[in-house]
Amino acid sequence: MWRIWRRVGSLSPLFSSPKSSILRQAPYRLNFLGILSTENGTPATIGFFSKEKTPFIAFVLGGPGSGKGTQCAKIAEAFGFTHLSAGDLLRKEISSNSENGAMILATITEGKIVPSGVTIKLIRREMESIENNKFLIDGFPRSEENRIAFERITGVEPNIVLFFDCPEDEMVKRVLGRKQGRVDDNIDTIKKRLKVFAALNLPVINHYTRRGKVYKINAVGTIDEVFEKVRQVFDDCKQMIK
Ligand SMILES: Nc1ncnc2c1ncn2[C@@H]1O[C@H](COP(=O)(O)OP(=O)(O)OP(=O)(O)O)[C@@H](O)[C@H]1O
Ligand SMILES: Nc1ccn([C@@H]2O[C@H](COP(=O)(O)O)[C@@H](O)[C@H]2O)c(=O)n1
Ligand SMILES: [Mg+2]
Repeated sequence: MWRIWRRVGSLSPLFSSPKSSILRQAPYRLNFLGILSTENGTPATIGFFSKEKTPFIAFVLGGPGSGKGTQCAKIAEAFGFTHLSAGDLLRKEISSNSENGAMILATITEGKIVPSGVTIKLIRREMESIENNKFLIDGFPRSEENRIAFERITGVEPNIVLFFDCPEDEMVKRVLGRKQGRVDDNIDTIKKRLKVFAALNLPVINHYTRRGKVYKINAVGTIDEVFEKVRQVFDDCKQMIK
């Protein structure tokens, strides 16, 4: 019922204002520190972005092995985006022996979702430390809980959402062929991740489809063939990317 995907080559004029990314202004809101700011007062920030510096955000979603990371690297190079992979940030946290490292490792090994507060803290730290106003957030949000927490904490929605649509058998083949030593690249965890994708991640994609933000890209084809479809999305969105 919700499959009214926005397709490459059929961009609508509705989809034109970067300001549409800012959540409808309530008379007041809490920022991430829990500080109340009012529209008529002098709110310095909306969430953790200042009004002037609200970045362009693309969420990049798709099942395990659909090619999110591969395509993000190419988008970053071609269009000057900063690529933040939630999975990479969590893996970095494991290797840095942080207090949450053991919990994150166990969660990833089980193919489950790390609590939103932990992941958002890592994303936020990166966004605040990088001087760019164009971000690809790869593999986030993975659940409605992730999405709602991000929007509540930052006060913004993504400008666009890329969804790499890939058949399960192709995703399994790609993950098993990846050979990067990831603890979750084994058939047992992949099966669990596919279930989690269907149960928790698809509702997020459906939500943003209803919001008119999803670009569904057929992820089957060579890396370059898929990138040509991605390129078309970003070329068409040039006006709204500052
Ligand atoms: N279009 C493609 N055709 C064939 N192989 C691909 C394609 N895109 C990516 N791959 C390969 O598939 C594997 C998975 O790709 P990638 O890591 O980009 O997926 P991902 O969506 O980020 O997965 P994950 O969610 O597990 O991090 C990699 O080995 C990559 O080189
Ligand atoms: N928002 C997220 C993103 C990832 N995870 C965990 O990391 C695993 C690997 O993520 P990739 O994006 O690199 O595939 C994923 O299966 C989750 O266990 C998460 O919890 N929350
Ligand atoms: Mg990845």
